[in-house]
Amino acid sequence: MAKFQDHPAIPSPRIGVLIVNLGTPDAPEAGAVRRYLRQFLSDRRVVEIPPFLWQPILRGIILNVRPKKSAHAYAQVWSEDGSPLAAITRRQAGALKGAFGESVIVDHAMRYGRPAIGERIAALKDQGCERILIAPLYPQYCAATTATANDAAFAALAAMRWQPAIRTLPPYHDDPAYIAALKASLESALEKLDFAPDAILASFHGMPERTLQLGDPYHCHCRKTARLLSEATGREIQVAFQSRFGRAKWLEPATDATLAAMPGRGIRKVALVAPGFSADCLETLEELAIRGKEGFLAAGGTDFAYLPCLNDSSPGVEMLRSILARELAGWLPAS
Ligand SMILES: C=CC1=C(C)c2cc3[nH]c(cc4nc(cc5[nH]c(cc1n2)c(C)c5CCC(=O)O)C(CCC(=O)O)=C4C)c(C)c3C=C
Ligand SMILES: [Fe+2]
Ligand SMILES: [Fe+2]
Repeated sequence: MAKFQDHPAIPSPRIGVLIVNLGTPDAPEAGAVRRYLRQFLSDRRVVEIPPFLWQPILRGIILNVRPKKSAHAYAQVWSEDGSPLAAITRRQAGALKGAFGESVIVDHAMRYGRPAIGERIAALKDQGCERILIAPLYPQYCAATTATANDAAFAALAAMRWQPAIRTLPPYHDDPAYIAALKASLESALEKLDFAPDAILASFHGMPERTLQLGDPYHCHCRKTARLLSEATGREIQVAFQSRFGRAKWLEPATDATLAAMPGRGIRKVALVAPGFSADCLETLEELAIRGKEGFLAAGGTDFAYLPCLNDSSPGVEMLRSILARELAGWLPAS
């Protein structure tokens, strides 16, 4: 008799929601950071240099020098629950559990490191999910983030005889629910400050400028988010790009140079936000909150505040619930 291809133990098909973020090392140690960086920086969506030129630089120089330095940076922000990015992403998935009804299972994965995207898709499938929403939590679309997360999901599907049906979450940089969550989070954080900032700076992760010429919408998405947040809050919001890596020209202005120039222009009190990061991580907690602050104060600034990302705050989780529910529409039984 032919093998009956069904899930007899599972009464009705389920739906999976897989939230995905970048990934992070397993430990704040050089070895773990090296393994993570090797996978991350070997991704051709991230470093768009032909491998025969790039791999010798990566393996010969970067993976020998950077892991120690980065491990030290990770150690400064590591929490009891591990890397902040991992801990917060786990909490976001936990907070969304049950948000879409009993038939929807929410899980999380990382593009680099663990839990791997392919492993979690297989786990959702094993639990009876015949439809899966892949949700890279990057509000602004970028090939180096959104597209590579989707690539990894589709690569996992390529090895399956019986694939689940897939949807992917589109960018949500201008979604009213996202802007409203940023506004609520910004205003409540500003209320708690013991100073009135002279300026609010929104720092987004940088990208090589070439990617803008090649048609990546990332830069425009960042600018639009900042404009909409400025309109929603009635406050001027400046934009800068952080985390420059390598020798190529990156998007400008750079966050570190912008912060260092502010006191000379009479801006001595600053509030810094990072609306492009759905979870606080090394790039916000170490690069912005620690090193950004040091740079600003050393240049003559007097007051500095780094305001947290949406993380698993109630406006943040409510925003995720609403944008994910919209993508699930048509899959969920009519209520
Ligand atoms: C060519 C290099 C890089 C590109 C392009 C890039 C794009 C990019 N990255 C994020 C989000 C994050 N990046 C993080 C860390 C990080 N990024 C790079 C390099 C590039 N990023 C490196 C080398 C690192 C590792 C840390 C270090 O050694 O300094 C993180 C934090 C990860 C964590 O563990 O906390 C995030 C998040 C975006 C959104 C983006 C393009 C838009
Ligand atoms: Fe990065
Ligand atoms: Fe950085």
